[in-house]
Amino acid sequence: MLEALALTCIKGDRILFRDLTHAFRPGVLTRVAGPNGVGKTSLLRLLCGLAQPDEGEVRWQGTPLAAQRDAWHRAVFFHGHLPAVHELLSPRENLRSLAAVQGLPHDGAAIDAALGELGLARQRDLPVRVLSAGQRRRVALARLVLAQERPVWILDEPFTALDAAAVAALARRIEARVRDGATVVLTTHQDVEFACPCDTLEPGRFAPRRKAA
Ligand SMILES: Nc1ncnc2c1ncn2[C@@H]1O[C@H](COP(=O)(O)OP(=O)(O)OP(=O)(O)O)[C@@H](O)[C@H]1O
Repeated sequence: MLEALALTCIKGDRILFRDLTHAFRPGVLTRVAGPNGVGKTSLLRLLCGLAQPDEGEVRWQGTPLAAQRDAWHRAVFFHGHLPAVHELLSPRENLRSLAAVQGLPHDGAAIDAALGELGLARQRDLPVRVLSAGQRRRVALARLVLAQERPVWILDEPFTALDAAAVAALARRIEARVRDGATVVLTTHQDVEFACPCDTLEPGRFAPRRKAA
């Protein structure tokens, strides 16, 4: 199980959240919710181990992430909110290098199948700079097809720029992964319904109250 234990996150002179404790249970989708700037992305980065908390720790299967970096790297799949794709490379080239960096399958057949599932078969050899915003997002999201075996998915705004059909298809993919027993943590400002066990975590509820002037 993935656990946040008494996390404190400070940015500049502001405490975003303090003493945030939460168990992210397998087979449950946790939606990290709240308005812009409340600390959702900051929390996701702590959960991934991409940033360190000012206090507290994140544990996976009872062990701090820092004590099992390689095992954690093999267990987690992180989708950041920016489409981490290179403009001059094609979807095929982008997906192959992204998948390789994240330790995901990246042979030609797997790459083409993933791009096909995301509706990018015809665009797979074009430079990404000519693709639409939604198609660029799909290139990065194609990694989800390759990350089917990962027990933890952490997804920051995965629905951004997708059309209605793609939002529905992605929601179904996420639900299936949750029903399969994965731990999924995501943020979205979109009103997406999920037919699987769901939980909500609001980092803003762990923010210190501001004193009245
Ligand atoms: N180095 C920094 N110095 C000061 N403030 C910072 C710094 N880095 C981040 N912040 C602030 O931390 C806050 C939390 O940012 P974060 O990206 O986690 O928010 P979010 O809840 O994901 O927002 P959004 O819904 O807009 O994606 C923001 O108000 C941001 O301006």
